[in-house]
Amino acid sequence: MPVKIAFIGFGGVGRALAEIIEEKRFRLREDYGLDAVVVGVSDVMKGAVYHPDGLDIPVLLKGLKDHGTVEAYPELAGVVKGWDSMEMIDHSHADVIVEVTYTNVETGEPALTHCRRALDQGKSVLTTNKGPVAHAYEELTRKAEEKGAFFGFEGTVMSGTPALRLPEQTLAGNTIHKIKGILNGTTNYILTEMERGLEYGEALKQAQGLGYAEADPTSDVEGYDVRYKLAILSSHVFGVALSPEDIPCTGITGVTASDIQEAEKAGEKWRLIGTLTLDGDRVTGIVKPERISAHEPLAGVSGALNAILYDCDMSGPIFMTGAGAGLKETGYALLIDLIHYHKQQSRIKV
Ligand SMILES: NC(=O)C1=CN([C@@H]2O[C@H](COP(=O)(O)OP(=O)(O)OC[C@H]3O[C@@H](n4cnc5c(N)ncnc54)[C@H](OP(=O)(O)O)[C@@H]3O)[C@@H](O)[C@H]2O)C=CC1
Ligand SMILES: N[C@@H](CC=O)C(=O)O
Repeated sequence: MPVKIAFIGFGGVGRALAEIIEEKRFRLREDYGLDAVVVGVSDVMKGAVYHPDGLDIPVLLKGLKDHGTVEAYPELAGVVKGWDSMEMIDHSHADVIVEVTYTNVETGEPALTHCRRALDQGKSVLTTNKGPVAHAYEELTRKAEEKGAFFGFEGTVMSGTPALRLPEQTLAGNTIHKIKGILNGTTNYILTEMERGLEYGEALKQAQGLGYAEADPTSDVEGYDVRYKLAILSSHVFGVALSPEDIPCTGITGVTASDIQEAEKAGEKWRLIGTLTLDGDRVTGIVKPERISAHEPLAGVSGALNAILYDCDMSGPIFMTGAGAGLKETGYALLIDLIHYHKQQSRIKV
């Protein structure tokens, strides 16, 4: 049975997943027996289109590229256009809703409502949107379980680098007391470009052009994005809900070119670091720029790369580095979730 997918939001990450599904169609069938079909897209400015039997991805993407709207899709029998996000969730026969609207760092909306609505109907949800996961981890994971649905959010922390499945699956059995990392691609890109002499404003513009930054980059440069990621890690790894507002947070806007040059002269680097510490059943977190020795592993992490260190009681410190942002990389994170969704469904059906 094909897995029917509908996108809510069709910006860079949504389109990247659609391209990956098209590119990997044969491998997904051969290796996992997964036949992924995109049945719908609903986006504010790019319009909406739905067909219960599936949309042709190259035709969909070409129409969007040439005309700026997915509603350029041919008027075939059965095609419906113009549904808003709620109509797509309610009326489409999608098995999986891919929620890839912008991250709202204050309320998590409208993504939180999209996730609730889909899960309430027993539809599975895959998202890279940090808002709903940081605000309502417990509620949404419980709802998914009650409804027999799947809730996947690997891409919310470190994009396509499996920062959430690593502690959950590969490091199973360890007790992790501390997590520390560089968890924002945009700010790490800015800081390393500034080391090379680029001005802050130009480096930010480049990060935006490369698809790393949030729709409102204040979230990146003021550290709010990292605060969200720490809240997700606290729930997922420690099982302790930590409100983003309870994490003291300083971004990189106060780090000047001369601060960076001074650090360089002393053999040091500035990095925006997020830290979580578990003490008994209490978790504390902090986000702040730190001046660290150039010999520390985190100092060697450049550009949009991120890194995370899990302090484990049995395996010792485990350090992982990889993409922290990027359209293809984040689309890939959704693919990881899609494959896991499919494996779970296949087990249920057996
Ligand atoms: N880019 C990256 O490297 C990473 C991104 N993420 C997260 O993934 C998500 C998507 O990122 P990205 O694709 O880069 O962001 P974009 O800003 O490119 O895309 C978001 C899309 O959502 C659409 N949208 C906004 N509100 C609604 C709504 N109510 N209903 C339907 N569509 C809506 C926007 O529409 P329009 O523009 O047409 O108004 C836009 O097309 C974000 O939450 C981001 O935080 C996570 C990890 C990495
Ligand atoms: N804007 C974010 C995207 C990924 O979460 C970043 O730069 O890390």
